[in-house]
Amino acid sequence: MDTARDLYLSATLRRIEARHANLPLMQRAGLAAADFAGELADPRNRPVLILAGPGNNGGDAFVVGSRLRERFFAVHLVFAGDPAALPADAAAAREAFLAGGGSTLGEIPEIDHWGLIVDGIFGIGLRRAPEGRYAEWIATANRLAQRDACPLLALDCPSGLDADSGRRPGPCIAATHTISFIAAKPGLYTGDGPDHGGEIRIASLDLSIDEADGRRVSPADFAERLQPRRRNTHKGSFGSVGILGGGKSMSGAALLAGRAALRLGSGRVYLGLLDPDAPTVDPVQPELMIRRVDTLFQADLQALVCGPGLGHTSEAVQYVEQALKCPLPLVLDADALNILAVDGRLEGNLYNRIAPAILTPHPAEAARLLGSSVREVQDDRIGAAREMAARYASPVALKGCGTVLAASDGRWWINTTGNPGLASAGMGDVLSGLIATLLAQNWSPEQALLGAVHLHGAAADALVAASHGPAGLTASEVIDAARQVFNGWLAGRQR
Ligand SMILES: NC(=O)C1=CN([C@@H]2O[C@H](COP(=O)(O)OP(=O)(O)OC[C@H]3O[C@@H](n4cnc5c(N)ncnc54)[C@H](O)[C@@H]3O)[C@@H](O)[C@H]2O)[C@@H](O)CC1
Ligand SMILES: [K+]
Repeated sequence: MDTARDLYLSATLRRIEARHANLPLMQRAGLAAADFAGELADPRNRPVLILAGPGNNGGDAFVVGSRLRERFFAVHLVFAGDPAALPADAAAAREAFLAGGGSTLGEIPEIDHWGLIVDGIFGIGLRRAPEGRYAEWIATANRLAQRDACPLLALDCPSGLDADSGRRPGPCIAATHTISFIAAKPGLYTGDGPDHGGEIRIASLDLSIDEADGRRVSPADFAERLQPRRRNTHKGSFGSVGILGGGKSMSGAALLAGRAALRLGSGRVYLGLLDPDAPTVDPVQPELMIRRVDTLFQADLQALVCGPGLGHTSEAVQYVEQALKCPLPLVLDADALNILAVDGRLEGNLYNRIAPAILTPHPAEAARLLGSSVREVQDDRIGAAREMAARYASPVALKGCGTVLAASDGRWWINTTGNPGLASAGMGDVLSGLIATLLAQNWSPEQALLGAVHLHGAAADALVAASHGPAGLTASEVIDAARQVFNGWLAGRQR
Protein backbone atom coordinates (compact mmCIF):
# COMPACT_ATOMS: atom_id res chain seq x y z
CA MET A 1 0.00 0.00 0.00
CA ASP A 2 1.31 3.43 -0.93
CA THR A 3 -0.61 5.71 1.45
CA ALA A 4 0.49 8.78 -0.46
CA ARG A 5 -1.07 7.55 -3.69
CA ASP A 6 -3.66 4.85 -3.17
CA LEU A 7 -7.31 5.83 -3.38
CA TYR A 8 -10.18 3.80 -1.94
CA LEU A 9 -13.89 3.95 -2.63
CA SER A 10 -16.20 3.74 0.35
CA ALA A 11 -17.53 0.27 -0.58
CA THR A 12 -13.95 -1.06 -0.41
CA LEU A 13 -13.34 0.75 2.87
CA ARG A 14 -16.48 -0.81 4.31
CA ARG A 15 -15.19 -4.27 3.36
CA ILE A 16 -11.82 -3.52 4.94
CA GLU A 17 -13.50 -2.23 8.09
CA ALA A 18 -15.65 -5.35 8.30
CA ARG A 19 -12.57 -7.57 8.01
CA HIS A 20 -10.96 -5.72 10.93
CA ALA A 21 -14.04 -5.42 13.10
CA ASN A 22 -12.10 -6.98 16.00
CA LEU A 23 -9.72 -4.01 16.10
CA PRO A 24 -10.45 -0.74 17.94
CA LEU A 25 -10.50 1.28 14.73
CA MET A 26 -12.60 4.15 16.07
CA GLN A 27 -10.24 4.55 19.02
CA ARG A 28 -7.28 4.61 16.67
CA ALA A 29 -9.01 7.08 14.36
CA GLY A 30 -9.93 9.38 17.24
CA LEU A 31 -6.43 9.21 18.69
CA ALA A 32 -4.76 10.03 15.36
CA ALA A 33 -7.19 12.92 14.89
CA ALA A 34 -6.57 14.19 18.44
CA ASP A 35 -2.82 14.15 17.79
CA PHE A 36 -3.38 16.17 14.60
CA ALA A 37 -5.79 18.49 16.43
CA GLY A 38 -3.17 19.02 19.13
CA GLU A 39 -0.70 20.13 16.45
CA LEU A 40 -3.21 22.53 14.95
CA ALA A 41 -4.85 24.00 18.04
CA ASP A 42 -4.15 27.58 19.01
CA PRO A 43 -1.12 27.62 21.35
CA ARG A 44 -2.99 30.05 23.61
CA ASN A 45 -5.27 27.13 24.37
CA ARG A 46 -8.43 28.69 23.08
CA PRO A 47 -11.50 26.43 23.29
CA VAL A 48 -12.12 23.65 20.82
CA LEU A 49 -15.50 23.20 19.15
CA ILE A 50 -16.31 19.61 18.17
CA LEU A 51 -19.37 18.83 16.05
CA ALA A 52 -20.58 15.23 16.34
CA GLY A 53 -23.07 13.78 13.86
CA PRO A 54 -25.49 10.85 14.15
CA GLY A 55 -23.21 8.05 12.92
CA ASN A 56 -19.68 6.68 13.35
CA ASN A 57 -18.13 9.94 12.16
CA GLY A 58 -19.77 11.38 15.26
CA GLY A 59 -18.25 8.49 17.21
CA ASP A 60 -14.79 9.56 16.03
CA ALA A 61 -15.66 13.06 17.24
CA PHE A 62 -16.46 11.74 20.72
CA VAL A 63 -13.08 9.96 20.88
CA VAL A 64 -11.33 13.17 19.80
CA GLY A 65 -13.27 14.98 22.55
CA SER A 66 -12.12 12.46 25.19
CA ARG A 67 -8.48 12.56 24.11
CA LEU A 68 -8.38 16.36 23.95
CA ARG A 69 -10.01 16.67 27.36
CA GLU A 70 -7.32 14.39 28.76
CA ARG A 71 -4.83 16.89 27.36
CA PHE A 72 -6.60 19.73 29.16
CA PHE A 73 -8.18 21.38 26.14
CA ALA A 74 -11.44 23.21 26.82
CA VAL A 75 -13.74 21.07 24.71
CA HIS A 76 -17.27 22.11 23.67
CA LEU A 77 -18.86 19.10 22.02
CA VAL A 78 -22.12 19.56 20.16
CA PHE A 79 -24.31 16.51 19.57
CA ALA A 80 -27.99 16.61 18.67
CA GLY A 81 -28.60 13.04 17.54
CA ASP A 82 -30.58 10.33 19.28
CA PRO A 83 -28.10 8.52 21.57
CA ALA A 84 -30.14 5.35 21.27
CA ALA A 85 -29.79 5.43 17.47
CA LEU A 86 -25.99 5.66 17.44
CA PRO A 87 -24.10 2.69 15.97
CA ALA A 88 -22.50 0.52 18.69
CA ASP A 89 -18.94 1.91 18.43
CA ALA A 90 -20.16 5.49 18.41
CA ALA A 91 -22.48 4.86 21.35
CA ALA A 92 -19.54 3.42 23.30
CA ALA A 93 -17.41 6.44 22.39
CA ARG A 94 -20.16 8.76 23.64
CA GLU A 95 -20.51 6.80 26.89
CA ALA A 96 -16.76 6.97 27.45
CA PHE A 97 -16.76 10.71 26.78
CA LEU A 98 -19.54 11.27 29.33
CA ALA A 99 -17.97 8.86 31.84
CA GLY A 100 -14.75 10.84 31.59
CA GLY A 101 -16.57 13.97 32.73
CA GLY A 102 -17.42 15.43 29.31
CA SER A 103 -20.84 16.85 28.51
CA THR A 104 -22.64 17.60 25.27
CA LEU A 105 -24.45 20.69 23.99
CA GLY A 106 -27.46 20.71 21.70
CA GLU A 107 -26.38 23.81 19.78
CA ILE A 108 -23.16 25.62 18.95
CA PRO A 109 -22.41 27.97 21.87
CA GLU A 110 -21.51 31.65 21.52
CA ILE A 111 -17.78 31.90 22.17
CA ASP A 112 -15.63 34.87 21.24
CA HIS A 113 -12.72 33.05 19.73
CA TRP A 114 -12.33 29.37 18.89
CA GLY A 115 -8.86 27.85 18.74
CA LEU A 116 -9.94 24.89 16.59
CA ILE A 117 -13.12 23.45 15.11
CA VAL A 118 -13.43 19.71 14.55
CA ASP A 119 -15.97 18.48 12.01
CA GLY A 120 -17.30 15.02 12.87
CA ILE A 121 -20.78 15.43 11.41
CA PHE A 122 -20.70 13.08 8.41
CA GLY A 123 -18.00 10.90 6.89
CA ILE A 124 -18.30 8.29 4.18
CA GLY A 125 -21.89 7.65 5.27
CA LEU A 126 -23.28 10.87 3.74
CA ARG A 127 -26.51 9.90 1.97
CA ARG A 128 -27.94 13.20 0.74
CA ALA A 129 -27.45 16.96 0.96
CA PRO A 130 -27.26 18.09 4.60
CA GLU A 131 -30.28 20.14 5.56
CA GLY A 132 -31.92 21.62 8.64
CA ARG A 133 -29.75 21.58 11.75
CA TYR A 134 -26.74 19.96 10.10
CA ALA A 135 -26.77 22.42 7.23
CA GLU A 136 -26.79 25.22 9.80
CA TRP A 137 -23.88 23.68 11.71
CA ILE A 138 -21.88 23.46 8.50
CA ALA A 139 -22.56 27.10 7.63
CA THR A 140 -21.77 28.22 11.18
CA ALA A 141 -18.56 26.20 11.39
CA ASN A 142 -17.35 27.66 8.09
CA ARG A 143 -18.24 31.18 9.25
CA LEU A 144 -16.59 30.80 12.66
CA ALA A 145 -13.40 29.35 11.22
CA GLN A 146 -13.20 32.39 8.95
CA ARG A 147 -14.09 34.81 11.73
CA ASP A 148 -11.52 33.41 14.14
CA ALA A 149 -8.95 32.45 11.50
CA CYS A 150 -8.76 29.09 13.24
CA PRO A 151 -8.13 25.66 11.74
CA LEU A 152 -11.16 23.58 10.78
CA LEU A 153 -10.23 19.91 10.93
CA ALA A 154 -12.49 17.47 9.08
CA LEU A 155 -12.61 13.90 10.37
CA ASP A 156 -12.32 11.44 7.47
CA CYS A 157 -13.76 13.86 4.92
CA PRO A 158 -15.43 17.27 5.02
CA SER A 159 -19.08 16.87 5.98
CA GLY A 160 -21.24 17.40 2.93
CA LEU A 161 -18.67 16.06 0.45
CA ASP A 162 -19.28 12.76 -1.27
CA ALA A 163 -16.05 10.91 -0.52
CA ASP A 164 -16.26 8.73 -3.63
CA SER A 165 -16.92 11.37 -6.26
CA GLY A 166 -15.90 14.77 -4.93
CA ARG A 167 -19.47 15.95 -5.46
CA ARG A 168 -21.08 18.27 -2.96
CA PRO A 169 -24.82 17.91 -3.12
CA GLY A 170 -25.44 20.84 -0.73
CA PRO A 171 -23.74 22.71 2.12
CA CYS A 172 -20.22 21.45 2.77
CA ILE A 173 -17.54 22.01 5.37
CA ALA A 174 -14.60 24.02 4.00
CA ALA A 175 -11.86 22.38 6.04
CA THR A 176 -8.38 23.76 6.42
CA HIS A 177 -7.21 20.22 7.19
CA THR A 178 -8.62 16.73 6.74
CA ILE A 179 -7.47 13.56 8.44
CA SER A 180 -8.59 10.67 6.27
CA PHE A 181 -8.87 7.31 8.04
CA ILE A 182 -7.47 4.01 6.75
CA ALA A 183 -6.78 5.47 3.29
CA ALA A 184 -7.34 8.46 1.04
CA LYS A 185 -10.70 8.88 -0.62
CA PRO A 186 -10.83 9.94 -4.28
CA GLY A 187 -13.43 12.62 -3.62
CA LEU A 188 -10.83 14.62 -1.73
CA TYR A 189 -8.84 15.11 -4.93
CA THR A 190 -11.33 15.80 -7.70
CA GLY A 191 -14.41 17.93 -8.36
CA ASP A 192 -15.31 19.95 -5.27
CA GLY A 193 -12.94 18.00 -3.01
CA PRO A 194 -9.83 20.17 -3.39
CA ASP A 195 -11.85 23.29 -2.43
CA HIS A 196 -13.11 21.64 0.77
CA GLY A 197 -10.50 19.25 2.13
CA GLY A 198 -7.62 21.64 2.77
CA GLU A 199 -4.36 19.92 3.67
CA ILE A 200 -4.83 16.18 3.80
CA ARG A 201 -3.23 13.71 6.17
CA ILE A 202 -3.79 9.97 5.96
CA ALA A 203 -4.05 7.93 9.16
CA SER A 204 -3.71 4.26 8.18
CA LEU A 205 -4.89 3.09 11.64
CA ASP A 206 -2.05 0.54 11.46
CA LEU A 207 -3.90 -1.51 8.88
CA SER A 208 -2.01 -3.01 6.02
CA ILE A 209 -4.28 -3.17 2.98
CA ASP A 210 -3.61 -3.59 -0.67
CA GLU A 211 -6.61 -3.58 -2.95
CA ALA A 212 -6.64 0.10 -3.91
CA ASP A 213 -9.37 1.17 -6.33
CA GLY A 214 -7.39 3.95 -7.98
CA ARG A 215 -4.24 5.99 -7.56
CA ARG A 216 -2.96 9.52 -7.61
CA VAL A 217 -0.62 10.16 -10.53
CA SER A 218 3.03 10.51 -9.58
CA PRO A 219 6.27 10.78 -11.57
CA ALA A 220 6.92 7.20 -10.43
CA ASP A 221 4.31 6.19 -13.03
CA PHE A 222 6.60 7.24 -15.86
CA ALA A 223 10.02 7.61 -14.21
CA GLU A 224 11.51 4.84 -16.36
CA ARG A 225 10.85 6.98 -19.44
CA LEU A 226 12.74 9.99 -18.07
CA GLN A 227 16.07 9.08 -19.61
CA PRO A 228 18.75 11.63 -20.47
CA ARG A 229 19.17 12.13 -24.21
CA ARG A 230 21.90 10.11 -25.85
CA ARG A 231 24.52 12.27 -27.52
CA ASN A 232 24.58 10.43 -30.80
CA THR A 233 21.13 11.52 -31.94
CA HIS A 234 19.49 13.68 -34.58
CA LYS A 235 16.10 15.31 -35.05
CA GLY A 236 14.68 12.07 -36.33
CA SER A 237 15.42 10.50 -32.96
CA PHE A 238 12.82 12.54 -31.13
CA GLY A 239 9.76 12.00 -33.22
CA SER A 240 7.72 14.00 -35.68
CA VAL A 241 4.35 15.22 -34.52
CA GLY A 242 1.47 16.31 -36.74
CA ILE A 243 -1.24 18.71 -35.62
CA LEU A 244 -4.49 18.59 -37.56
CA GLY A 245 -6.84 21.46 -36.85
CA GLY A 246 -7.02 25.21 -37.32
CA GLY A 247 -10.33 25.73 -39.11
CA LYS A 248 -11.56 29.13 -40.21
CA SER A 249 -10.15 31.80 -37.85
CA MET A 250 -9.00 29.14 -35.37
CA SER A 251 -5.34 28.67 -36.22
CA GLY A 252 -4.31 29.77 -32.73
CA ALA A 253 -5.38 26.52 -31.11
CA ALA A 254 -3.32 24.44 -33.55
CA LEU A 255 -0.35 26.78 -33.18
CA LEU A 256 -0.43 26.36 -29.40
CA ALA A 257 -0.52 22.57 -29.71
CA GLY A 258 2.36 22.70 -32.19
CA ARG A 259 4.46 25.03 -30.08
CA ALA A 260 3.90 22.81 -27.05
CA ALA A 261 5.03 19.76 -29.03
CA LEU A 262 8.13 21.55 -30.28
CA ARG A 263 9.12 22.91 -26.90
CA LEU A 264 8.67 19.61 -25.15
CA GLY A 265 11.26 18.19 -27.51
CA SER A 266 9.63 16.80 -30.65
CA GLY A 267 12.23 16.53 -33.40
CA ARG A 268 9.85 18.04 -35.97
CA VAL A 269 6.36 19.46 -35.79
CA TYR A 270 4.04 19.72 -38.81
CA LEU A 271 0.77 21.63 -38.76
CA GLY A 272 -2.04 20.87 -41.19
CA LEU A 273 -4.47 23.79 -41.01
CA LEU A 274 -7.92 23.67 -42.57
CA ASP A 275 -8.27 27.42 -42.96
CA PRO A 276 -7.07 28.33 -46.48
CA ASP A 277 -6.28 31.82 -45.20
CA ALA A 278 -4.20 30.56 -42.28
CA PRO A 279 -0.65 31.89 -41.99
CA THR A 280 2.01 29.76 -43.64
CA VAL A 281 4.58 30.58 -41.00
CA ASP A 282 4.37 31.13 -37.28
CA PRO A 283 6.52 34.21 -36.69
CA VAL A 284 6.78 33.38 -32.97
CA GLN A 285 7.85 29.83 -33.70
CA PRO A 286 9.15 29.65 -37.27
CA GLU A 287 10.45 26.11 -36.62
CA LEU A 288 6.87 24.87 -37.04
CA MET A 289 6.24 23.47 -40.51
CA ILE A 290 2.83 24.68 -41.60
CA ARG A 291 1.35 22.65 -44.46
CA ARG A 292 -1.79 22.50 -46.47
CA VAL A 293 -3.99 20.12 -44.57
CA ASP A 294 -4.25 17.65 -47.45
CA THR A 295 -0.49 17.15 -47.46
CA LEU A 296 -0.10 16.59 -43.70
CA PHE A 297 -0.37 12.82 -43.96
CA GLN A 298 2.49 12.75 -46.49
CA ALA A 299 4.92 13.71 -43.73
CA ASP A 300 6.72 10.93 -41.87
CA LEU A 301 4.87 11.32 -38.56
CA GLN A 302 5.13 9.33 -35.35
CA ALA A 303 2.08 10.83 -33.63
CA LEU A 304 -0.90 12.95 -34.56
CA VAL A 305 -3.13 15.40 -32.69
CA CYS A 306 -6.56 15.87 -34.23
CA GLY A 307 -8.89 18.57 -33.02
CA PRO A 308 -7.38 21.90 -31.90
CA GLY A 309 -9.49 24.62 -33.52
CA LEU A 310 -10.73 22.07 -36.07
CA GLY A 311 -14.29 23.36 -36.35
CA HIS A 312 -17.26 21.24 -37.34
CA THR A 313 -17.48 21.53 -41.12
CA SER A 314 -17.97 18.57 -43.45
CA GLU A 315 -14.28 18.88 -44.32
CA ALA A 316 -13.42 18.63 -40.62
CA VAL A 317 -15.52 15.46 -40.35
CA GLN A 318 -13.61 13.93 -43.28
CA TYR A 319 -10.29 14.66 -41.64
CA VAL A 320 -11.40 13.17 -38.32
CA GLU A 321 -12.28 10.02 -40.23
CA GLN A 322 -8.89 10.04 -41.96
CA ALA A 323 -7.14 10.58 -38.63
CA LEU A 324 -9.04 7.70 -37.06
CA LYS A 325 -8.09 5.42 -39.95
CA CYS A 326 -4.40 6.35 -40.03
CA PRO A 327 -1.95 3.98 -38.32
CA LEU A 328 -0.45 6.65 -36.04
CA PRO A 329 -0.76 7.12 -32.27
CA LEU A 330 -3.51 9.70 -32.08
CA VAL A 331 -4.68 12.34 -29.61
CA LEU A 332 -8.31 13.33 -30.10
CA ASP A 333 -9.29 16.64 -28.55
CA ALA A 334 -11.78 19.49 -28.86
CA ASP A 335 -13.83 19.45 -32.08
CA ALA A 336 -12.59 15.98 -33.01
CA LEU A 337 -14.38 14.77 -29.88
CA ASN A 338 -17.50 16.74 -30.71
CA ILE A 339 -17.52 15.22 -34.19
CA LEU A 340 -17.01 11.76 -32.75
CA ALA A 341 -19.91 12.36 -30.38
CA VAL A 342 -22.45 13.22 -33.08
CA ASP A 343 -21.28 11.04 -35.97
CA GLY A 344 -22.08 7.49 -34.92
CA ARG A 345 -20.32 6.12 -38.04
CA LEU A 346 -16.90 7.16 -36.77
CA GLU A 347 -16.89 5.31 -33.48
CA GLY A 348 -16.18 1.92 -35.03
CA ASN A 349 -12.89 3.21 -36.43
CA LEU A 350 -11.56 3.47 -32.88
CA TYR A 351 -11.92 -0.27 -32.27
CA ASN A 352 -10.20 -1.22 -35.51
CA ARG A 353 -7.17 1.01 -35.07
CA ILE A 354 -3.74 -0.60 -35.08
CA ALA A 355 -2.21 2.34 -33.18
CA PRO A 356 -3.47 3.75 -29.89
CA ALA A 357 -5.80 6.71 -29.53
CA ILE A 358 -6.15 8.97 -26.50
CA LEU A 359 -9.20 11.12 -25.74
CA THR A 360 -8.91 14.31 -23.70
CA PRO A 361 -12.41 15.72 -23.19
CA HIS A 362 -13.37 18.52 -20.84
CA PRO A 363 -16.69 17.98 -19.04
CA ALA A 364 -18.83 19.49 -21.83
CA GLU A 365 -17.15 17.31 -24.47
CA ALA A 366 -17.49 14.31 -22.16
CA ALA A 367 -21.22 15.02 -21.78
CA ARG A 368 -21.59 15.00 -25.58
CA LEU A 369 -19.62 11.76 -25.90
CA LEU A 370 -21.70 10.08 -23.22
CA GLY A 371 -25.01 11.58 -24.28
CA SER A 372 -25.46 13.00 -20.78
CA SER A 373 -25.17 16.43 -19.16
CA VAL A 374 -22.22 18.33 -17.72
CA ARG A 375 -23.87 18.02 -14.33
CA GLU A 376 -24.06 14.23 -14.59
CA VAL A 377 -20.43 14.04 -15.71
CA GLN A 378 -19.25 16.27 -12.89
CA ASP A 379 -21.31 14.40 -10.31
CA ASP A 380 -19.37 11.23 -11.09
CA ARG A 381 -16.12 12.20 -12.79
CA ILE A 382 -14.44 8.86 -12.15
CA GLY A 383 -17.42 6.91 -13.46
CA ALA A 384 -17.65 9.14 -16.53
CA ALA A 385 -13.95 8.78 -17.38
CA ARG A 386 -14.11 5.01 -16.97
CA GLU A 387 -17.24 4.76 -19.08
CA MET A 388 -15.64 6.72 -21.94
CA ALA A 389 -12.43 4.68 -21.75
CA ALA A 390 -14.39 1.43 -21.93
CA ARG A 391 -16.72 2.62 -24.67
CA TYR A 392 -13.97 4.00 -26.93
CA ALA A 393 -11.42 1.31 -26.00
CA SER A 394 -8.89 4.08 -25.37
CA PRO A 395 -7.25 5.88 -22.45
CA VAL A 396 -9.16 9.01 -21.48
CA ALA A 397 -8.36 12.17 -19.52
CA LEU A 398 -11.45 13.90 -18.18
CA LYS A 399 -10.04 17.37 -17.60
CA GLY A 400 -11.01 19.73 -14.80
CA CYS A 401 -10.20 20.10 -11.12
CA GLY A 402 -8.46 16.82 -10.34
CA THR A 403 -8.22 15.46 -13.90
CA VAL A 404 -9.39 11.86 -13.93
CA LEU A 405 -7.51 9.44 -16.15
CA ALA A 406 -8.92 6.07 -17.08
CA ALA A 407 -7.68 3.07 -19.02
CA SER A 408 -10.03 0.91 -21.04
CA ASP A 409 -9.49 -2.02 -18.63
CA GLY A 410 -11.07 -0.04 -15.77
CA ARG A 411 -7.98 1.26 -13.98
CA TRP A 412 -8.13 4.94 -13.07
CA TRP A 413 -6.00 7.73 -11.63
CA ILE A 414 -6.47 11.28 -10.37
CA ASN A 415 -3.89 13.91 -11.16
CA THR A 416 -3.30 16.36 -8.35
CA THR A 417 -0.95 18.84 -9.98
CA GLY A 418 -2.44 22.00 -11.48
CA ASN A 419 -4.45 24.95 -10.28
CA PRO A 420 -7.27 27.27 -11.36
CA GLY A 421 -4.85 29.21 -13.57
CA LEU A 422 -5.36 26.38 -16.08
CA ALA A 423 -8.97 27.49 -16.52
CA SER A 424 -8.25 29.63 -19.55
CA ALA A 425 -8.24 29.34 -23.33
CA GLY A 426 -5.62 27.23 -25.03
CA MET A 427 -4.62 25.07 -22.08
CA GLY A 428 -6.18 21.96 -23.61
CA ASP A 429 -4.40 22.59 -26.91
CA VAL A 430 -1.11 22.70 -25.04
CA LEU A 431 -1.88 19.43 -23.27
CA SER A 432 -2.62 17.68 -26.56
CA GLY A 433 0.76 18.77 -27.95
CA LEU A 434 2.55 17.49 -24.85
CA ILE A 435 0.84 14.09 -25.04
CA ALA A 436 1.67 13.71 -28.74
CA THR A 437 5.34 14.48 -28.13
CA LEU A 438 5.64 11.69 -25.61
CA LEU A 439 3.71 9.31 -27.89
CA ALA A 440 6.04 10.17 -30.75
CA GLN A 441 8.97 9.28 -28.50
CA ASN A 442 7.55 5.80 -27.95
CA TRP A 443 6.05 6.30 -24.54
CA SER A 444 3.17 3.90 -24.02
CA PRO A 445 -0.24 5.59 -24.39
CA GLU A 446 -0.86 5.27 -20.67
CA GLN A 447 2.51 6.71 -19.67
CA ALA A 448 2.25 9.49 -22.25
CA LEU A 449 -1.15 10.47 -20.89
CA LEU A 450 -0.19 10.32 -17.21
CA GLY A 451 3.16 12.01 -17.85
CA ALA A 452 1.75 14.85 -19.93
CA VAL A 453 -1.19 15.56 -17.62
CA HIS A 454 1.09 15.57 -14.57
CA LEU A 455 3.61 17.77 -16.34
CA HIS A 456 0.95 20.22 -17.56
CA GLY A 457 -0.28 20.71 -13.98
CA ALA A 458 3.23 20.86 -12.52
CA ALA A 459 4.13 23.57 -15.04
CA ALA A 460 1.12 25.63 -13.97
CA ASP A 461 2.06 25.08 -10.32
CA ALA A 462 5.61 26.27 -10.97
CA LEU A 463 4.22 29.43 -12.59
CA VAL A 464 1.90 30.11 -9.65
CA ALA A 465 4.79 29.55 -7.24
CA ALA A 466 6.59 32.31 -9.15
CA SER A 467 3.49 34.58 -8.93
CA HIS A 468 2.68 34.31 -12.65
CA GLY A 469 -0.80 33.03 -11.76
CA PRO A 470 -3.34 31.78 -11.13
CA ALA A 471 -4.88 35.04 -12.37
CA GLY A 472 -3.74 35.75 -15.90
CA LEU A 473 -1.79 32.55 -16.46
CA THR A 474 -1.55 31.94 -20.20
CA ALA A 475 -1.22 28.76 -22.21
CA SER A 476 1.95 30.09 -23.84
CA GLU A 477 3.58 30.45 -20.43
CA VAL A 478 2.59 26.90 -19.54
CA ILE A 479 4.45 25.68 -22.63
CA ASP A 480 7.69 27.26 -21.46
CA ALA A 481 7.21 26.16 -17.86
CA ALA A 482 6.51 22.60 -19.02
CA ARG A 483 9.81 22.61 -20.89
CA GLN A 484 11.59 23.74 -17.75
CA VAL A 485 9.89 21.24 -15.43
CA PHE A 486 10.43 18.40 -17.90
CA ASN A 487 14.13 19.14 -18.27
CA GLY A 488 14.32 19.22 -14.49
CA TRP A 489 12.74 15.77 -14.39
CA LEU A 490 15.16 14.53 -17.06
CA ALA A 491 18.06 15.83 -15.04
CA GLY A 492 16.64 13.93 -12.07
CA ARG A 493 16.30 17.03 -9.99
CA GLN A 494 12.55 17.08 -9.54
CA ARG A 495 11.62 13.41 -9.52
N1 LIG B 1 -16.80 1.52 10.67
C1 LIG B 1 -15.54 1.59 11.10
O1 LIG B 1 -14.93 0.59 11.41
C2 LIG B 1 -14.89 2.91 11.21
C3 LIG B 1 -15.60 4.06 10.89
N2 LIG B 1 -15.05 5.24 11.06
C4 LIG B 1 -15.83 6.46 10.88
O2 LIG B 1 -17.14 6.16 10.51
C5 LIG B 1 -17.54 6.92 9.40
C6 LIG B 1 -18.64 6.23 8.68
O3 LIG B 1 -19.65 6.06 9.63
P1 LIG B 1 -21.17 5.84 9.23
O4 LIG B 1 -21.29 4.77 8.25
O5 LIG B 1 -21.91 5.68 10.50
O6 LIG B 1 -21.56 7.15 8.48
P2 LIG B 1 -21.44 8.69 8.92
O7 LIG B 1 -21.10 8.85 10.33
O8 LIG B 1 -20.63 9.33 7.90
O9 LIG B 1 -22.93 9.20 8.71
C7 LIG B 1 -23.98 8.31 8.73
C8 LIG B 1 -25.11 8.82 9.57
O10 LIG B 1 -25.56 10.07 9.12
C9 LIG B 1 -26.86 9.93 8.56
N3 LIG B 1 -26.88 10.80 7.39
C10 LIG B 1 -26.23 10.64 6.23
N4 LIG B 1 -26.43 11.72 5.43
C11 LIG B 1 -27.22 12.56 6.12
C12 LIG B 1 -27.77 13.83 5.84
N5 LIG B 1 -27.53 14.44 4.70
N6 LIG B 1 -28.55 14.42 6.76
C13 LIG B 1 -28.80 13.82 7.94
N7 LIG B 1 -28.30 12.60 8.28
C14 LIG B 1 -27.52 11.99 7.37
C15 LIG B 1 -27.05 8.48 8.31
O11 LIG B 1 -28.39 8.14 8.33
C16 LIG B 1 -26.27 7.89 9.47
O12 LIG B 1 -27.01 7.97 10.68
C17 LIG B 1 -16.27 7.11 8.61
O13 LIG B 1 -16.33 8.21 7.74
C18 LIG B 1 -15.29 7.32 9.75
O14 LIG B 1 -15.30 8.65 10.17
C19 LIG B 1 -13.78 5.39 11.73
O15 LIG B 1 -14.06 5.40 13.09
C20 LIG B 1 -12.85 4.28 11.39
C21 LIG B 1 -13.48 2.95 11.67
K1 LIG C 1 -16.48 14.88 8.76
